Amino acid sequence: MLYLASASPRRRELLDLAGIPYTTAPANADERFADGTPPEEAVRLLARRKAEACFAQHPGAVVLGADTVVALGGAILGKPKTPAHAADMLRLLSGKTHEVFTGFCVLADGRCEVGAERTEVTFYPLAEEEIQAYVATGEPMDKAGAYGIQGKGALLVQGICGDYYNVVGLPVARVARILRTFAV
Ligand SMILES: Cc1cn([C@H]2C[C@H](O)[C@@H](COP(=O)(O)OP(=O)(O)OP(=O)(O)O)O2)c(=O)[nH]c1=O
Repeated sequence: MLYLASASPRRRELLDLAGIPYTTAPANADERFADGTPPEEAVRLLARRKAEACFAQHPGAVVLGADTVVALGGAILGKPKTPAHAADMLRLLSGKTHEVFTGFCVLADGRCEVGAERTEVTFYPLAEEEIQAYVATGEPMDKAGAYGIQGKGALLVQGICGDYYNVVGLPVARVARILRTFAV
């Protein structure tokens, strides 16, 4: 049985979509990383920490951890802390192309597969009223970069290059192929 080291409803939905059975076992991992850590390295590190924290609770299981961040010009945007912080992030992303990185870690007895997937997302230029109206929906608050491409955030997006599901929180096709090699 696969243990999903995540409280993210999106990651659950994506495993459901893939038809992969799992038990949810959110991990209490330290989500801090050193300033200046490249985004790809940060998501790999955090995915691994989440998987390790879960594995410690469920030794012998196969565990999946994941972490998603938005990156723009070297800066890492995680989840906004306040609605004002969410609006600041959206102003930064307006009219530009950013990167979304999701790191994943599949951990089992004697085996560990860590990876990261990158997707480019381009936003339309956003009017201040549009930003305020979107923040008022509450949707940005639990999402890296302060938007959800799968929700009303879809209206901000001009285009993407890469795996859509990676933006939502898990590159599900890539991870499903890895999970098959763990026989879950
Ligand atoms: C950019 C983007 C992010 N997100 C979400 C995916 C992740 O759930 C969240 C980033 O936070 P994460 O820290 O990666 O994950 P989480 O806190 O939701 O869950 P857990 O740590 O327990 O695994 O942002 C979207 O849902 N849509 C988007 O378009």
